[in-house]
Amino acid sequence: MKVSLTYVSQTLAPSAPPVVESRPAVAMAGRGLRLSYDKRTVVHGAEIELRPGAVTALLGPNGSGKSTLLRSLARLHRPDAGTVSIADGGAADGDAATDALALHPKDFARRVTLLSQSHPTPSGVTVRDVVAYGRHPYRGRFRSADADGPRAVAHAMDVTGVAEMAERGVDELSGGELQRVWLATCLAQDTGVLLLDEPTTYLDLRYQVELLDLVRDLATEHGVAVGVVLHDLNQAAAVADHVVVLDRGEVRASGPAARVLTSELLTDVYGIRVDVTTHPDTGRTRCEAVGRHDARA
Ligand SMILES: Nc1ncnc2c1ncn2[C@@H]1O[C@H](COP(=O)(O)OP(=O)(O)OP(=O)(O)O)[C@@H](O)[C@H]1O
Repeated sequence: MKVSLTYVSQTLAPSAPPVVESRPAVAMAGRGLRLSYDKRTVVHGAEIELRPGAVTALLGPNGSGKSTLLRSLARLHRPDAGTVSIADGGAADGDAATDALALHPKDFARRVTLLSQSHPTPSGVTVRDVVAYGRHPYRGRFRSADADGPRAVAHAMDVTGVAEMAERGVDELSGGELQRVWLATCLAQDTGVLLLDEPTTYLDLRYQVELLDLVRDLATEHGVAVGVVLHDLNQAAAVADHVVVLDRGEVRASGPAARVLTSELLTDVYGIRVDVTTHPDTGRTRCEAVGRHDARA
């Protein structure tokens, strides 16, 4: 289920051959997840499935538990109850798969990567050094050879547009440049599950669109299972196959984006009128919040 970065680079070439593999129905599943900070439970029995070749967007108001749920899939937040499982090879269901918490850290890191919302910025290291860090799960003890490493790092830097800043120190980059470097680090890790927490934050318009295009390519052409927290409902409508809508720690709705993103649900969950329309030319779903100064209000 790994995606080769050789293929990632080929997503840019129109003649890229299709990658044909047998895929499990569910790459990663969270079942009955109860998540707390100290004694305060913030996610109550959440169910989530990430499917190979599909983008699943986690939506919901501030504080509804999106990041906590995503981090639990990445093993960065231990559940009080419930399970996180990863499909093995041809397993047909998350229930038939491995308990993610039982995997050796390096094994887990070869399968799952997370682009988190914020990172401490290391000083005195170059962009290339940081991206190369994504290869750590493939290095043996004593830093034994990772034959695919240099090529994977170069491709990850190419597709995220950071190759030209490879020798610059990361501590001198802008927020958006740094965000792309961290994304490149995740891609260099070459995993079948890609988790992204608000990845378009800090990015300018072009890179927001390019990031979402890249995410779409990784899913569609290489079978990566993507779980992404987004605030922009239109970005979610554009990129996601499935959405999971959280409201005060509960999964309010989950399913195909076109079915779940309704005016009724979004208005209720966000506490502001949200109009949902379909663009007559593109067929795209548009979600627009209606403020007090809007003529429609
Ligand atoms: N480190 C923490 N310690 C204690 N409580 C926390 C911590 N991180 C998050 N919380 C609380 O957990 C709840 C869920 O937070 P979480 O960050 O998962 O929500 P979110 O939906 O991702 O929010 P946002 O859209 O604002 O990023 C919130 O009530 C938040 O205050």
